[in-house]
Amino acid sequence: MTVTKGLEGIVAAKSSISSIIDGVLTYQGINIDELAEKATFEEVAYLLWHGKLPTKAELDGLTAKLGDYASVPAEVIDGLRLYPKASNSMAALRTVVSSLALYDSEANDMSAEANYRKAVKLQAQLPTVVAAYARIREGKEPIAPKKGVSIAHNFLYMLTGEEPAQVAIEALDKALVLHADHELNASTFAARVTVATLSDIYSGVTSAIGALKGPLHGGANEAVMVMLDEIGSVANVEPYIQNKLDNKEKIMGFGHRVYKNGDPRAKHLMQMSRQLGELKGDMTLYDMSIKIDNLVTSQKGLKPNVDFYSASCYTMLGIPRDLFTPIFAISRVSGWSAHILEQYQDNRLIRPRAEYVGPVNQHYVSIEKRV
Ligand SMILES: CC(=O)SCCNC(=O)CCNC(=O)[C@H](O)C(C)(C)COP(=O)(O)OP(=O)(O)OC[C@H]1O[C@@H](n2cnc3c(N)ncnc32)[C@H](O)[C@@H]1OP(=O)(O)O
Ligand SMILES: O=C([O-])CC(=O)C(=O)O
Repeated sequence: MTVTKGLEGIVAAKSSISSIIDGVLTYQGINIDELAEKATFEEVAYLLWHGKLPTKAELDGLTAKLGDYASVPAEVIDGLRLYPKASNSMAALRTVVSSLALYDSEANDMSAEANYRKAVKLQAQLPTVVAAYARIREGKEPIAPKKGVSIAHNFLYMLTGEEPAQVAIEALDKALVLHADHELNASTFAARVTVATLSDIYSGVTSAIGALKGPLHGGANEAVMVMLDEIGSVANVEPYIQNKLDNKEKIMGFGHRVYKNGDPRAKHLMQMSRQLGELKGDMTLYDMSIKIDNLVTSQKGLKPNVDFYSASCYTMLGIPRDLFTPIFAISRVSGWSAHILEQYQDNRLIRPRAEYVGPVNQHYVSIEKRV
């Protein structure tokens, strides 16, 4: 048996949703650079689910459905009120997504139509539950979603209760486009493993949220902000990072299993971080980030991944740092659900093997003889 630790380099599925070829990321063959500049997140979600960009009528239809499905059952919101206020926001999201299945009469209907509807429902409901939980834990009432506005707009509105600035809507929308899908990343793989047993889409997305939470995956964006807060000033970047490198500690937001010459999404977020800093008239976070980037790149040869500059962007948009990974989930649920639908279409149980390295030829010892 040959063991490939971490399944590095193993091709475990055929997929026509997104590709990483020679460091270039595409969704359905369209370069992410083009989508980041031109597409809205709703267009991207449609693209991932249907394999083509929507016509105006199709996009209007999807936007209407997202609006119709965005409300969350009152029982689910009441459940959020019972969670301890200090709960980890990804743990809360994982729990609430699992509970949404209990209130969906077609949760276990495995027809293609019902599964697609559930994908759209989950996409519509995740922003509502993230915003509702963020408000409830601050002792505020959740705000009902609006109809006819984008997910980025609705999320910022439900979070703050105020009409968001156009620049904030556009920045968040672009971040959602950039995070929507990424081939067979850990959370998508977790989703596919779960539904390959012919379990339901809610189970798949719950598994995916659990995988995304970890700091080696989506949880890194929050960890980057913890680091920026600890560093505190541009002057402190060099001693802080040098100390971490000397102690062989990982710098969050750097490195990638697949990209060795840089993550193509990072430059868009770097640019966004600079623009948001200029608008705010405070370049501290951007300047700190650039200095960290230069140091880590020159000393370790490691480039920033999608999680590095998103941290400063979200902070400059006024978003609390423990909502960064839930925002990743709000975007990635489009990709997770697209992969789940793809898995159902040509399913085979995912069940690899393990090389056994434990003891052999052992015997049962009765409890009184054990030491
Ligand atoms: C959306 C996403 O999920 S993107 C990834 C988000 N995660 C992070 O940013 C966390 C920090 N980064 C990492 O932990 C890793 O780079 C990962 C998990 C992303 C990729 O891991 P792997 O493909 O397993 O790479 P691996 O850990 O083997 O790294 C190779 C070498 O670079 C080092 N390295 C990798 N990333 C970092 C880092 N961020 N800081 C310092 N050193 C690093 C490793 O220690 C290892 O060194 P060694 O060969 O001396 O042992
Ligand atoms: O693909 C990966 O390994 C992790 C990642 O960058 C993502 O999920 O966007």
